Amino acid sequence: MATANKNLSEYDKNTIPSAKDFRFGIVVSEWNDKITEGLFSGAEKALLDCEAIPNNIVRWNVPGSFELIYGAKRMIDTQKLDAVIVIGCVIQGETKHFDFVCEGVTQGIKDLNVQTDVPVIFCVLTDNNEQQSIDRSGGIHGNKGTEAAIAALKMAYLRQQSSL
Ligand SMILES: Nc1c(NC[C@H](O)[C@H](O)[C@H](O)CO)[nH]c(=O)[nH]c1=O
Ligand SMILES: CC(=O)[C@@H](O)COP(=O)(O)O
Repeated sequence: MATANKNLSEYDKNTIPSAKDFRFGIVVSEWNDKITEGLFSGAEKALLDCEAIPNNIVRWNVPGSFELIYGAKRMIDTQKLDAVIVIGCVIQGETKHFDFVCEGVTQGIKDLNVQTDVPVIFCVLTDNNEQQSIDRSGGIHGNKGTEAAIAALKMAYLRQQSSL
């Protein structure tokens, strides 16, 4: 199902555990910050709506999406967290750099999910143009940050239940 056929902001609290017992990390890229701030707002609001305690949401900024990898790894190594969300917005420019950044971030975040015990949620827009990013960070298609927050909560719960 393409994003165009679903609203990224929709969730049913009856199917989601409470976030009150979990600590979340959010690493935010400063590239395209109008977009990434919108994604962060969606993620933070959703976590608080699901009973997360404000002091249990740790936010760090990094320069660009490629640095999300190091930022998430460092956060996992130094903070006691139940899940991490990485937030970025990569928009196609004139060159192939888009391809390398997107692939590098995707592989790096995948590696963290394999190599660490903390789930890392991929909230990185990889869009053809800015309008697509606007549409997915609180626009007509909803907010991918909201979607990422719900995914982080569900994965934190799975991690907790699988540890018992
Ligand atoms: N063009 C975009 C970038 N590029 C910067 C890289 O992410 C990285 O910070 C740089 O290569 C130094 O290592 N980053 C984005 O997040 N979004 C873009 O559209
Ligand atoms: C994703 C990028 O790095 C890209 O936006 C940079 O733009 P350009 O390819 O025109 O240098």
